[in-house]
Order: sequence, then structure tokens, then C-alpha cells
Amino acid sequence: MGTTSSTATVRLPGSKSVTARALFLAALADGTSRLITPLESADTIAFANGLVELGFPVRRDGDVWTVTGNSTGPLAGAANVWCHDAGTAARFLPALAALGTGEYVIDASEQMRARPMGPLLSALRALDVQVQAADGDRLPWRIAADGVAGGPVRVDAGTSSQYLSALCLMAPGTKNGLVIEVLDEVSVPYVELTLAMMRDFGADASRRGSTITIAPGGYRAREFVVEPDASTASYFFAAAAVTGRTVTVLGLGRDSRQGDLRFATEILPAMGCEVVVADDRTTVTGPDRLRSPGEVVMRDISDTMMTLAAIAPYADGPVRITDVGNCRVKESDRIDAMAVALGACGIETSTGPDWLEIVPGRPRAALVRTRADHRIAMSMSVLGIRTPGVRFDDPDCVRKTFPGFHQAFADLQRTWHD
Ligand SMILES: O=C(O)C1=C[C@@H](OP(=O)(O)O)[C@@H](O)[C@H](O)C1
Ligand SMILES: C=C(OP(=O)(O)O)C(=O)O
Repeated sequence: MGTTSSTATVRLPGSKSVTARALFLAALADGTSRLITPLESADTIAFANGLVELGFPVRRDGDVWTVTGNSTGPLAGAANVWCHDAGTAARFLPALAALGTGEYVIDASEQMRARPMGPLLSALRALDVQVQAADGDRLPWRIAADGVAGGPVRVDAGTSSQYLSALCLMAPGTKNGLVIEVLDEVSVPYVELTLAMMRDFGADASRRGSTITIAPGGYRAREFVVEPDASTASYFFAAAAVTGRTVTVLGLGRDSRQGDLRFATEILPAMGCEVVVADDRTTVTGPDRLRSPGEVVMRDISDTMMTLAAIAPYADGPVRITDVGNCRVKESDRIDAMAVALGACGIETSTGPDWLEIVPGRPRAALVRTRADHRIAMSMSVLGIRTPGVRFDDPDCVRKTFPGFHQAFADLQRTWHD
């Protein structure tokens, strides 16, 4: 971390979403791929271990992970894949397993078992994949796989884009490719990220309106550099926003493919922050007093909903966050979890099925219940910068995407106080 008294430069870990996709793409590419600066966290380790279980050699050696792939799918004839809390692993790995020949069990933690899987289950079954689900659509799943012929398929990605990304990622491993009709969609930038990375690994994938067409032919192995995580970066940008100080995040610049960078480039300027996006970095400087951005539609970037909610108490008017209904079916019911967390700090909120409104106030110290949701802990840590005494019942839940978060956040504040 570089220093003067009111500016800090931070280097953050790799993107969870890019790491998960790179692991999948490398697994379905003949040859050996090298992933540079991947994220090492509970989610991505679960993903990598899932690949190993499916028969793909993965070597994790510090900042370089090596994956030896196979363009026709899993090499193991049987596997027990444990996805832990990771939505990416739980939604993407069944699609990879379906391409193999054998019996694969996909299971996960109680938290992940509680999250919906229905639209992916329907799409896989429509592609003649034999899947037995334990409880309606929920994990664990038992897949009796025998390859996938492919063809047309429809998917409703209105509660999670991960179902759609999973189908896209598997498509080059099918015999005839896929023509996917998208019925509804949230988190659109994540699907754009999926298609862009598929092309990086040699796939022929195109989109026209609600139709995505992907040719068969597998992927090509390559070296791939993982950019820093833009959702993680939102906490560091938000720290600048609430303190009037400056934070530069390295490695996230003009060419970033992560939609969550829009938290810095679109939302924070509307709150009075000065934001400069350069080729290889983004810098945010907070104002003397944060402005309310009014109503903010966060359908496409809902992982940063909690970051905005946590800084909203310091704004000069109410902040209404809308179109985030799918936040209720993530690691926790995030609309409710944030309302309760802010309420514990004395901040007034109101909520609806897909919205949250925060009334500005003077937060007080409190014990925050994280509900084992990393983003509740990380976002409320931002509120805690100006409200000493905010504590967590489960601070280690940050291990899902950033095990070193509390240390890095403390280092940031120490830099400012030096
Ligand atoms: O594809 C991905 O890597 C992700 C998609 C998003 O999920 P939804 O599409 O369920 O909103 C996001 O919240 C999640 O953290 C990562
Ligand atoms: C929703 C999230 O994760 P996932 O769906 O990948 O488990 C997240 O990281 O905020």
C-alpha cells in the first residue's frame, strides 16, 4: 500500500467470477492452461477441488494455477463434488459434469442447498441430461451423464444469471452446440463476461437479442491473467466515499469486464465522488458530504447493493435501491439482512419484495449478524469506519471471497492515520 496521509493505493485479490470461469474453460480445453493471479478463497478453492474430483489435474502454486483440460469433458467415471457455499461452483459444475460419462454427485453446504437451482435443472433435463434432485430442484443432485447432443434450449435467468452462464460455458462441449433462448435475465454483465471469456478461450459464441448461439468444438488452452475483483473493490471505493479521502485500486481500469466496477463509475459520481478511470487503475475521492443518488436500479450489479446500503446513512437524503429481488436468494436474504444490520446500528430502513430504502442518520455501534454472508460483513465494515464499535458475530465469513479482507481494510485505515 502506497501512502500519503489521505490517499491510499491498494492491490486486491483476483476476481471470483473470472477465476471460476477461467477454471471451467481451462478444464474443457485440450492441453494445459496457466491462470495468473487467480483468487484464492473458499469459493474458488471449492471450484478447483471440484475439477480435481471430476478428473482434471489442477495445480495451485501461489499466483499461478495450472489446469490440464479435456475438450470432451470429465475424465473421472464417478465423482462427489462438494461446492461448499459457492453459487458459481454449484451452478457451473453440474453443466460440466453433464458432458462426461458416469455418475456424478453435486452437493454443497446448507447455505447453498437452500438456494434455487430450478431453471438450470429444467434446462439440463430438456437437453436429456438425467438429473435426480434430492428435494424439488435443490442440491444434492445425482447426474447420470452420457454426453450432451445439444440443440435449442430455453432458460429463465430472472433469479440468477448463473444458470445461463452455466449453459453457455458447457455449450462448446456438446456435440452440436447450443442455441439458447433467454426468457428473463438479471446480472447481465456476468453473462457478457462469460461470453467474452469463452471467446478468449477460442469459442465461437454470439448473441442477438435474447438468442445466444454457441458452436461445438471445445476450447483452446492458454495463459490467462485474472483481473482484481470489482465487487471487492467496491468496499475500498466506498471507504473513500465516506471519509472524503482517496483510494486507488490497481489493475481495474478502462478495459475491465466486470459490471460491478459501475458502482465506482456510475453510482459514486452521483453521490458527489470524483472518480478517475485510467488504463490500469481506478481512483475515487470522496466529497465533504455524500449526496443521495435518489433511486438506484441495481438489477445488473446487485452484489454491490449492500455496499451502497452501508454508505447510505451518511448521505444527505434517503437512498432507494430497487430491482434487487434476487438478493433475497443469495448467501442470505440480503434485503432483510441489511435492514436488520442497519437497524441494529439505529438506522431506519423500509423494504419491499425487491427494494430497500435507507434513511440517513447517525449510526451507533452494534453487533452485526452476518448470516454467514461475506458481503454483509464487508459492507458493514465500511459503515464501521465512521462508527467505531461495529462488530460481527462471524467475521471469518469473508473467507468466501476475500480471506484477508479485515487485515487489508485495517491496513487501509492505518495508511490514512499515519
Ligand atoms: O456468474 C457469476 O460469477 C456471478 C453472478 C451473480 O449472480 P446472479 O446472477 O445470481 O445475480 C453474482 O451475484 C455472483 O456473485 C457471481
Ligand atoms: C452471490 C454471490 O456469490 P455466489 O452466487 O457466486 O455464491 C456473491 O459473491 O455475492
